[in-house]
Amino acid sequence: MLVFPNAKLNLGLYVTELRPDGFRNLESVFVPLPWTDALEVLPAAANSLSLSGIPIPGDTATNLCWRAYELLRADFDLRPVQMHLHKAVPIGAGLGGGSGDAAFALRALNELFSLRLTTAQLQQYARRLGSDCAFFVENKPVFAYEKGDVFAPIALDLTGVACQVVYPNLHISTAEAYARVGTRPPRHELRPSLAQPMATWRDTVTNDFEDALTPHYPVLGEIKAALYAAGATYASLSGSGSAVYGLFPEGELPQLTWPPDYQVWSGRL
Ligand SMILES: C[C@@](CO)(OP(=O)(O)O)[C@H](O)COP(=O)(O)OP(=O)(O)OC[C@H]1O[C@@H](n2ccc(N)nc2=O)[C@H](O)[C@@H]1O
Ligand SMILES: Nc1ncnc2c1ncn2[C@@H]1O[C@H](COP(=O)(O)OP(=O)(O)O)[C@@H](O)[C@H]1O
Repeated sequence: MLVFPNAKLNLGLYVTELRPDGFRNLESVFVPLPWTDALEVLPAAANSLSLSGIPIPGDTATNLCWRAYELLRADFDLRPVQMHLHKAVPIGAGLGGGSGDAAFALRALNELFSLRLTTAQLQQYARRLGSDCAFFVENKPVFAYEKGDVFAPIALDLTGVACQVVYPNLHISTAEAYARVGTRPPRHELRPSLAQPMATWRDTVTNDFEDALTPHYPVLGEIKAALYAAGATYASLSGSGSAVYGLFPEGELPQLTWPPDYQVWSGRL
């Protein structure tokens, strides 16, 4: 079975309070971003995971695709599998690439072995692999809260909106980003803000990680400014960075030139 795990963007992100378990409560809207990896999962005589594309830190045991298999194998009598992951989504980018791989691995194994897990059960497994992993089970725009793993529906349709995502070859680990950000009440109410025309989002839809990280990594602010100068209606850091995206709902994609070591995705949502 061949699947194409996609990435996500955060529209607004507020880190609101420290939880007793050491994690933070947050409020954000997640939307799928069609920048994808490719993952093949096949029944096999022996277990294996092979990799191509962007190098992933860690070994097989720590790879989130493999951890998804191990998680299900603890509860089900699964046959061995051979997996191949071609990695294209930048790592440490705030695009949730690893979480997408994990959730798509769970979904593929559920189908391949006819496990008949429900959406809620798959989300429960996904939560054990990462806070934003459960989003990729349904993979549709949602308002996310608590650890970013509890969802409420949101009426938001960005289908067809032109988007450019710029990864400045800068790995910011999620743990580092959370260590740098404080907690505070949301600066704006996210859902009503996103219900207003996109032109207003610049002032009302903000990402707490952007405020915390830009002083340490000025390039984040430079990319955002370049996207606005090129005509973006809205631009922001995604998640805990370092990818910065611009939305161009009316027009064509910008003709911007970025340094050769950057990774850039341009397309329609
Ligand atoms: C920041 C967000 C926003 O969408 O995305 P990314 O920027 O990573 O894509 C997510 O909260 C990232 O979720 P995820 O990448 O799954 O994080 P996890 O593996 O669960 O946690 C990594 C570390 O981040 C911190 N963490 C994560 C989530 C959360 N709600 N509070 C936290 O404090 C913890 O220190 C934890 O040890
Ligand atoms: N399949 C995978 N793809 C990417 N990263 C993975 C994978 N499996 C494990 N990881 C680990 O997860 C970390 C975070 O990955 P990723 O989700 O891409 O970043 P972000 O949290 O910025 O969205 C990486 O540094 C890597 O060590």
